[in-house]
Amino acid sequence: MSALLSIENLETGYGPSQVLFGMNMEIREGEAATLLGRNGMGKTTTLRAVFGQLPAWSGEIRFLGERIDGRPTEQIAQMGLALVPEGRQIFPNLSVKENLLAFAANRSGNRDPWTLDKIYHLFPRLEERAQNMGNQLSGGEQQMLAIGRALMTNPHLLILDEATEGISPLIRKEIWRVLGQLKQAGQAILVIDKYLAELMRVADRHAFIEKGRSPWSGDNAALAAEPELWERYLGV
Ligand SMILES: Nc1ncnc2c1ncn2[C@@H]1O[C@H](COP(=O)(O)OP(=O)(O)OP(=O)(O)O)[C@@H](O)[C@H]1O
Repeated sequence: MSALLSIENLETGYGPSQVLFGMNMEIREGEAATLLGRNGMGKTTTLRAVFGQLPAWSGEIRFLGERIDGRPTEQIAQMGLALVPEGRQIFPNLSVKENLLAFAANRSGNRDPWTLDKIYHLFPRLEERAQNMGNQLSGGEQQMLAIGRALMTNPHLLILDEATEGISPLIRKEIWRVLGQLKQAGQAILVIDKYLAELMRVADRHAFIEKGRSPWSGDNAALAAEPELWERYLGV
C-alpha cells in the first residue's frame, strides 16, 4: 500500500519556540492510524503543520505523493484531507442539516459519495436533531456533527484531534463504533485520543510523539507486546 500522508523530518513551532524537532510519520491508504503522546508533546502542532496553519521550518509533508508544506489550508482540504478539530468548530447559527450540506463535496471522487441520509444512518441522533441549531447541541452531538460534516467532503483521509475529549461515555461509545465502521469500509483515518484500548481496537498502526519527535511506530501487535512503551510515553 502506498503512503497517503507522509511527514519527514518536520520541524516547526510558534515564534521562537520550537515544538517539532524532526517529526516523522506515515499513513497508508485504507489504514487507521493513531498519534499517541502526553499533553503538550506536539500532536496538535503536527496537525496544524499538515493543514498549512503553521509553516514547516524544515522537512517535508506529502499527501497523495505531492508536497503540501507551504500550500494554503483551503487547497490542502480540497485535495481530500479533512480535519475534525479539537473544539469542533461547527457553525452555531446553522442547523445540523445546513452544517452538513455546507460541506458537501466529492473531493476524493468517491463512486458512492456520502449523502445526508447516509450520515443520518451512521448517526441517527443527527437526524433527530436535523433542524436544531449548532449551538443547541451537546458536546457529543457537536462531535458527531463535526465527523458527519468532514465525511460530507468525501475525504481521502479523515483526521480527528481529541476524538472523544469531553464527551459522555454513551456518545463516546457511539463514536468508536462509527470509527470502526468507517475503517471497515476502507476509510483512511488518523485519530488522536487518550483511550488506548479503544484506539487499539479501531486502528492498525500507532506512532508515539515525545517532545516533538517520534521515537516509536508500529502495528497493534507490536504495541500490545510492549506495555512499557505505554508507561514511557503516555504515563499509563
Ligand atoms: N499557539 C501557540 N503558541 C505558542 N505555543 C503553543 C501554541 N500552541 C501550542 N503551543 C505549545 O506547543 C507545545 C505543543 O502543543 P500541542 O498542542 O501541539 O500539544 P499536544 O500534543 O497536542 O497536546 P494537547 O493534548 O495538550 O493539545 C506545547 O508546549 C504548547 O504549550
